[in-house]
Amino acid sequence: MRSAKDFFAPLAVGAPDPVREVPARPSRMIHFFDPSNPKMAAKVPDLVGTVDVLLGNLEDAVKADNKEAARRGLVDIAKVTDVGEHTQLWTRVNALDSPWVLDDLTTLVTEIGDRLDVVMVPKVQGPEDIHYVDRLLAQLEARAGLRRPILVHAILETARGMANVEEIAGASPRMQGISLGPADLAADRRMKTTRVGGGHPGYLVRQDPTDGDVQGPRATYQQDLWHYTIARMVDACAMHGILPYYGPFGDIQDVVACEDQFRNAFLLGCVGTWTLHPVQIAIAKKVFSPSAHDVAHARRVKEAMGDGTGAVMLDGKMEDDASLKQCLVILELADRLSANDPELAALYAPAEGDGPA
Ligand SMILES: CC(=O)SCCNC(=O)CCNC(=O)[C@H](O)C(C)(C)COP(=O)(O)OP(=O)(O)OC[C@H]1O[C@@H](n2cnc3c(N)ncnc32)[C@H](O)[C@@H]1OP(=O)(O)O
Ligand SMILES: CC(=O)C(=O)O
Ligand SMILES: [Mg+2]
Repeated sequence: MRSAKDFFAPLAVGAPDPVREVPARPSRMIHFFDPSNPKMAAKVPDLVGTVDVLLGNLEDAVKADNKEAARRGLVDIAKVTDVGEHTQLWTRVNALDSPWVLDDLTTLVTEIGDRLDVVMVPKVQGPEDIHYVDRLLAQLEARAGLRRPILVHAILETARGMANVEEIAGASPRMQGISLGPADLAADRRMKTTRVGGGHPGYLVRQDPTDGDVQGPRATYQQDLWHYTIARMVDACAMHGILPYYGPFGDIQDVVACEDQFRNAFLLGCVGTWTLHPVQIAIAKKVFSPSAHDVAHARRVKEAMGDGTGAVMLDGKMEDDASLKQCLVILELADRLSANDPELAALYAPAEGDGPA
């Protein structure tokens, strides 16, 4: 572990200073595209401004024969596309043990490093993986003359990564966030699922029998396969001041279950999710933007709490310092989203007769 005194020192001569805080930019949807797929690549200009993050994916879901085309395609897209102020450009590079990752990082940082906000690293096993990427990025940033550090995002998709999640989250000031990788994680854990994220009808609890009648009808309740993993990831991220995300939901047609999965993650503390198909973008936007009702309620609690201490009754419920803090989380998010989005600003605007914001 580096000394606390050295933690914010650049890891290569000439590399930019590390950031002290993750930039507060919306990242409700990290929209994946394959830069080697001409149809998807052609849609990138239209996606600018409609998604918070555009991610050029180089890893899984890109055919082995297309790895170099994807890397080159991303360089070309980044050079000609103005992503504007409200959309970030990220990439997911290949795994650290793959034959492609060294060229991915070298090419992307030296050719388009000034346009890349975040590098997502798959299959992170422990802090040593982040340390490796951290130093390499610093060397490449120095070579490219970059003035702003590229941040790092880890995917939690191995049992060892899961066991080390707190150390991964705190491994470098470059750490921007962590996403759940439910498909690889399920395989690595030897779970008996065959899906990309979401629940499973077999993972359930059953109502007790009535009068000992084990053959009689009994209700079943499907349980959330990902609760422990997401909750632990959220705690690790909150502890280190970085951002947690749900990952992919592979059943593109099941927009209802997709929305449920996204909302579970939002309620547990995630700030965003991946979108794999255009149909998932609006779902992510809806779920990861607080509702007008919650914003209005949060504002009423803030108003009722005055100086923020003590306890008050509002609509028959006790509110105090701790419920106020939750409301402030909602209001801060609403403010940040409103700054970029006039529609949300109008939705969240206090109604006539409401107290001050
Ligand atoms: C476990 C993991 O690692 S998850 C992360 C890796 N996986 C990915 O990144 C997957 C990204 N998404 C995809 O590859 C595709 O969306 C698929 C394969 C799931 C579905 O693709 P398709 O069968 O082409 O879907 P569909 O026919 O509904 O697409 C409609 C249009 O949207 C386009 N489109 C589909 N996905 C995307 C996308 N992610 N971004 C932009 N455009 C897209 C299609 O090219 C198609 O364009 P067209 O109208 O010009 O023909
Ligand atoms: C997100 C991802 O890569 C996975 O689920 O495996
Ligand atoms: Mg994976």
